Amino acid sequence: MPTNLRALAAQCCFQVVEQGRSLSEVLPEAQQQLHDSKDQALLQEICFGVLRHLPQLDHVCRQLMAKPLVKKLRPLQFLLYVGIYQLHWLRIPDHAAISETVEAARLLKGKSMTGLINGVLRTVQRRPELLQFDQLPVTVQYSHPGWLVQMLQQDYPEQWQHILQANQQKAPLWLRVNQQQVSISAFRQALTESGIEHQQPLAELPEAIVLTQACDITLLPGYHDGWFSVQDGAAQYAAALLEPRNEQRILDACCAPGGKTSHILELAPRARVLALDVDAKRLQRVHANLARLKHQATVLAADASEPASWWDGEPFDRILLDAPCSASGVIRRHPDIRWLRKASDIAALADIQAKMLQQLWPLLKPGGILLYATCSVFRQENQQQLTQFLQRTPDARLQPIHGHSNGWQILPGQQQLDGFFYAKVMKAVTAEQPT
Ligand SMILES: C[S@@+](CC[C@H](N)C(=O)[O-])C[C@H]1O[C@@H](n2cnc3c(N)ncnc32)[C@H](O)[C@@H]1O
Repeated sequence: MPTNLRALAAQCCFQVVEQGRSLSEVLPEAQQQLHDSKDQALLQEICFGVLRHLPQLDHVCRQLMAKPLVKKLRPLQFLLYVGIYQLHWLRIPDHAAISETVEAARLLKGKSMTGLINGVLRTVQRRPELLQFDQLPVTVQYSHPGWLVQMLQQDYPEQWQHILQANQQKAPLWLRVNQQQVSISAFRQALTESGIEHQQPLAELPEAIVLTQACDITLLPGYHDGWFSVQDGAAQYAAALLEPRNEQRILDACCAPGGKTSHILELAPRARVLALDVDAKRLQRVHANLARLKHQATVLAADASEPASWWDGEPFDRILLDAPCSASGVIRRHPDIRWLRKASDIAALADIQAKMLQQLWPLLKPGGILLYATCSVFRQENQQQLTQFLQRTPDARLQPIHGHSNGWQILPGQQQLDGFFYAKVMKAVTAEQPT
């Protein structure tokens, strides 16, 4: 890959949209080629922006080009999006945005295309009316694929536009204080002394802190001493809802990268936690996080839906099933998700989730709690999944959460949170006999 920032951005977006690679995989690879942290941040900003506004950027190009560039030249099509995004959404001086983008075209073997790219960008600069999207189809207005818009319209007839708008916003940076290492007041004081503006927005999540501005978290006070983790506020509800206690046997069935595992151990440091994930590579991050935060857990690479291959027969007091899901609640944080997922993925994921619920339920002690969580907003993965589970599981007793009696759906943007779903289910001490 070339080391021109715009060329890297075009390559990253091309790889996501046309090769189906995840941005969290391609972006760090590209960032490694840039040495300045400001350039790395700008690369991220441009990639996020292009993926967030893709149909709008494409609409602008269609007005100015007879047809999209042919297959061989597709990275250059993405370079055009990069150029237009900078002109309209970033505070980079126009002349620098245009000349850098044209230079990037040369590096992407598009020397013959530099005239076209220069022409398109100069026209966009002169004619801001090309970037009016209000009267266009909803897929362009809100920059989401049609299937996703339809699914949201079906699930949220009143709120779908609000959800789409929230997905277009930048997500705030949430931290969680590790109270095993530092008190909340001492950490806040250290932030204040370092000039880091922050708030503590939710009374029911005292260890949750939102920074006013994003920053390099490794430079914040206490990072290397394990004083805090980065975790959205919505995900921070999981550990408290699970009600972990010291000495309990707790299964975190899909644990990587370990955000909720470590939170459980912050609330109950002597709990006996088994942290499972099928992805051995992702488990490396669990080990690293546990070590930095100074927590102890048993970490195992295993398939949660096949307990016969790993369970020792001792039941669990608590099970957290933070299931693999569409991640449709965290699109504002991962703008590539909307282009990587397909409509057919949702039913396939719902089948996997149902199998996991089915297989893990027998491992829970009577009187124990299973917390089902997803970062999805789709009912098929959430309320419908729960309803079906309750129908086929006579000893499952759904517990209300903050007054929500059918699971708790948090929508993206609500109280600055990611979209998340929680269902808390207790196992009856004696199963009711069928009548
Ligand atoms: C939503 S993420 C978990 C996030 C994690 N709980 C946290 O808070 O950091 C879902 C995880 O499920 C894992 N996974 C997917 N299928 C699995 C399976 N069959 N058994 C165990 N883990 C699985 C994925 O590798 C992924 O790490």
